[in-house]
Amino acid sequence: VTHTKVQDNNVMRTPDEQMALEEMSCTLIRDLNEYGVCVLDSFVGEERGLKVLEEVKCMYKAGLFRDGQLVSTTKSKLDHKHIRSDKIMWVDGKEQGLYNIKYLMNQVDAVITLANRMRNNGKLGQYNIRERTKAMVAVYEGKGSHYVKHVDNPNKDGRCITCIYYLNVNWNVQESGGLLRIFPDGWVDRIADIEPIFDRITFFWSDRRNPHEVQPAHRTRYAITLWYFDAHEREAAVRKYKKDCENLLKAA
Ligand SMILES: O=C(O)CCC(=O)Nc1cc2ccccc2cn1
Ligand SMILES: [Mn+2]
Repeated sequence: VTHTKVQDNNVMRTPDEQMALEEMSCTLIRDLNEYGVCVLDSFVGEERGLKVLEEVKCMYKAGLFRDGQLVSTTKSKLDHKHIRSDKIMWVDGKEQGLYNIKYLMNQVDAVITLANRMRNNGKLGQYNIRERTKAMVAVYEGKGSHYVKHVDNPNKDGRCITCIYYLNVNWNVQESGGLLRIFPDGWVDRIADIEPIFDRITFFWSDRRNPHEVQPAHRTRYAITLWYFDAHEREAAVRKYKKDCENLLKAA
């Protein structure tokens, strides 16, 4: 999988826009170091957010999404009554017509790049971020589909920050569910319930510190996820992967 270099693609910005980015990266560092989770609202603004949503809906209607994870409805595998929960599509942002998704990805990269620079006084969890995955666009069809409790990076594959951007206009959790529930470890009986509302972005450490689940959604639920890599952990993971392959080949 080719990863994307994280850099500030020096999109023309007004001083106010630059200041807003700097404020967001300070909040990101403070909240990640304090809670391991950070939630920012009105990330790209209503007008731009609606254009991103239109691009996602357009791709979805074009049938470009693939089935995501399989969820077995009951504990026993016998009945094989699985429900597909989310449908996903990977986007690198260079695709034709996905200009607003590309803009969103640039904005997230800019916030992470600024926070990464400020980390020098050991702020961004001692990570050094140079790469990220492509954007994983996910659509939960509202038939009670959900995502079981899991850790994104349980075994040091290099991913250090999970970033999820939500596109759900007028979302009401009481009616539609779809809550992201994070169980931050190290906190006694503390949970973070995050409503997947329009133009909200959530960042959290990808490792075992943040098991999380998506509760059943009863309305179509859109989200775009990016995972950022720590350079050192990623290099170690690739070296280990190569070593494991060599050993497998020798054993064969
Ligand atoms: O939509 C949300 O609020 C979060 C959903 C979520 O956790 N998605 C997700 C999706 C994944 C897809 C492939 C591999 C690992 C994955 C881990 N997490
Ligand atoms: Mn996850």
